[in-house]
Amino acid sequence: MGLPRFGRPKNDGELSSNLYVANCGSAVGISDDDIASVFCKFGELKGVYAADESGTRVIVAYAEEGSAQAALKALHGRPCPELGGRSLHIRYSVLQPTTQDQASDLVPVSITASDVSIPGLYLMHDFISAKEEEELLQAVDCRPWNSLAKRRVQHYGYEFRYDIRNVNTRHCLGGLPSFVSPILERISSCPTFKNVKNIVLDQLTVNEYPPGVGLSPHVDTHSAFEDLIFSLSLSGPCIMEFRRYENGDWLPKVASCAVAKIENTEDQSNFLRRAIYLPPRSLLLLSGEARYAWHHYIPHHKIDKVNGRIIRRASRRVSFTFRKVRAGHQISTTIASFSYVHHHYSPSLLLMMRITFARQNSENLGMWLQILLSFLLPLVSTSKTPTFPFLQDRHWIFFSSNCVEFCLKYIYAITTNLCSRDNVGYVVECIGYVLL
Ligand SMILES: O=C(O)CCC(=O)C(=O)O
Ligand SMILES: [Fe+2]
Repeated sequence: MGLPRFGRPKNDGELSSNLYVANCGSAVGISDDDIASVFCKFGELKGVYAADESGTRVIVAYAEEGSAQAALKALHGRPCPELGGRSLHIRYSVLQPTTQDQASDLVPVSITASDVSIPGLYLMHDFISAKEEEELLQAVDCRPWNSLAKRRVQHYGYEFRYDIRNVNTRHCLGGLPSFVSPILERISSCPTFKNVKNIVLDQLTVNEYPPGVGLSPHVDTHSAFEDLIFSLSLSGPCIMEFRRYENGDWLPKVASCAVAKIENTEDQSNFLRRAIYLPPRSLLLLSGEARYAWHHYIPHHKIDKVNGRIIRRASRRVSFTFRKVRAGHQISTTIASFSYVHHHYSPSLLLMMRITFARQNSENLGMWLQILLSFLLPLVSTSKTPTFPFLQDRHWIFFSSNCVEFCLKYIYAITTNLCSRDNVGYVVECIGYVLL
């Protein structure tokens, strides 16, 4: 792909006409043109380039050093309203001689799951017929879509909230629609997928991607959904890429891999990278390591290269992602010792929690209060038995597990923000589960 190679200046204080700008780019829905329109205010631009394959870091090249200096002074470390309020991290960058192996920019695109070789990843081609595909598309097209910045979505079962990357388990939208029943039955009787027999998938997100639109790197929230995540591709093809960061190795080390190990020229972070081609009517399953330890994303490309063949994303792609929501009482089974502590709550304080819980506009405040209470209450409470007659044991477990859930969500959010790395947040969240 021949990206220009940039690196840190050798000497501290060395100026340059090029800036390395982190926290914006195509993977987060910000185009090079959007970035250019912000940076061109400081002087003549030579170009905006991807700094690496992350899609979240760019090089902004100016004709003059003075322009780069002015832009760095004005924009570094501040939220940029024209770029979705994202805080930009900027420093000088210099062009490196292109002696490195350019092939390391390329990741081979696998056609089959066995080629991609990520434990827990499965792909079934032609999982549905063309007729079924047409019927599913018709069914969603006559239902209302919610528009996000670049794509449209529909949620069934439980709404997925993108702001907290979670579902509200207290707000069930109803069962999954009958038009997906044949798909669910086929999934549960498919011999390729292990452990599917007893699983009742209860959350469906339908994504509609216009041609060229992708999805940013993410791991589906561990605490929100159970192990198995199915994604059915309809209408158009795409490439899904996967990354596993070396510092996210709380799971066993990945088996041998014939994959590109990207060494980012800018921050020297290492990650494994793979890609798989998802044709229409195929069903992808992410489970185990593929679901928990690898980030998945869809690059924002209009054209993909698969085994030397050019594949145009000419039509929209619609995906049906089926998941099983991890309910409060189920979480409590893994954190039984913690819920035991919460049986010490006095009812009046529990009521306070419930009130703050219900106040939608100050949900943050409510969550913080719950976290605080979950640590303080066992220390001050004298009563071991809940005295509200209408509260059964299972309610207590439900509430207590929600406290843990929110507590961990905040630990996750804080560490993610502090370290500006998603996977650090996930690791801390998971350590939390294990310890509790
Ligand atoms: O569109 C897809 O196939 C994947 C969607 C996805 O990863 C998600 O909704 O979390
Ligand atoms: Fe996902």
